[in-house]
Amino acid sequence: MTAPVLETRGLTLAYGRFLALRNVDLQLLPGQRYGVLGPNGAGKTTLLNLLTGTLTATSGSIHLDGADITALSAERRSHLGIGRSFQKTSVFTEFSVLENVRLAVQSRELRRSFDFWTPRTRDRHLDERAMAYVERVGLAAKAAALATALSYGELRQLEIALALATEPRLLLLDEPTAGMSEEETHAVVDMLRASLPRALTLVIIEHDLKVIEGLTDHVFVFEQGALFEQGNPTQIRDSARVQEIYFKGRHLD
Ligand SMILES: Nc1ncnc2c1ncn2[C@@H]1O[C@H](COP(=O)(O)OP(=O)(O)OP(=O)(O)O)[C@@H](O)[C@H]1O
Repeated sequence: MTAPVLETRGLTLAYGRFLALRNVDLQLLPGQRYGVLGPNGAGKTTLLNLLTGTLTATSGSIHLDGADITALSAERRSHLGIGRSFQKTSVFTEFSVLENVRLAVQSRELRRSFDFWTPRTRDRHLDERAMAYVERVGLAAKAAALATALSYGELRQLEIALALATEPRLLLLDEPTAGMSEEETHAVVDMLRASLPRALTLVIIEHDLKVIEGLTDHVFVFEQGALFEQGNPTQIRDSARVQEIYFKGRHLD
């Protein structure tokens, strides 16, 4: 049996007496794509923040390759390969698309070795690596454009490039298609399918089941902080429990 890359045991986050996440046991296998579905307030973002270390669990534990990382800082977890989609705030608006991605590549390089001396040849190497990520997310034509000149959808593409440039083993995406039209959503799903390395383990929070169906192998459904149901996207779409109890009869679209 394949060992999970990440596992949570009894993961719980309390705000006073309110449990935003309650007793969650998850196993994420290497190279698998996971969707996290649930209505507003179900605990999806809380889960993501606990995995990245933005929040600290009240009880329970998180294990990466079997090692307990529950007490590690967000920075340490990032060094260990847990990446998340960067929010717009981490895009340097006065820099070009390529320069932004180059900084992300560079930060990864600096973490690998503490050799701060960067000879010119290494500089070119960084540019090539950065350009490869820019191309991978379909932004090659905009490489020289300032980040401020990007459309909403292009900015999300840039955020994915920044996340990939840090070479995570586990990538957590929080609603990468939020606020997009159906056409833009479709384009982002295609882009993600084409750009995510096969070995990467993905966790994607999404309200849109079509996005989940297009990208994931397995879905975790949350309700009121608890893991309510899990299965492949078809099982989740067809689940009477999910349809009738969880979505209160509202049809999943
Ligand atoms: N700082 C806080 N103090 C108290 N309650 C909080 C705090 N942050 C979040 N919550 C509550 O925890 C619950 C889970 O929130 P969370 O953001 O994880 O939900 P979500 O599933 O991501 O929802 P959405 O789809 O709206 O983003 C919600 O009821 C929320 O109001």
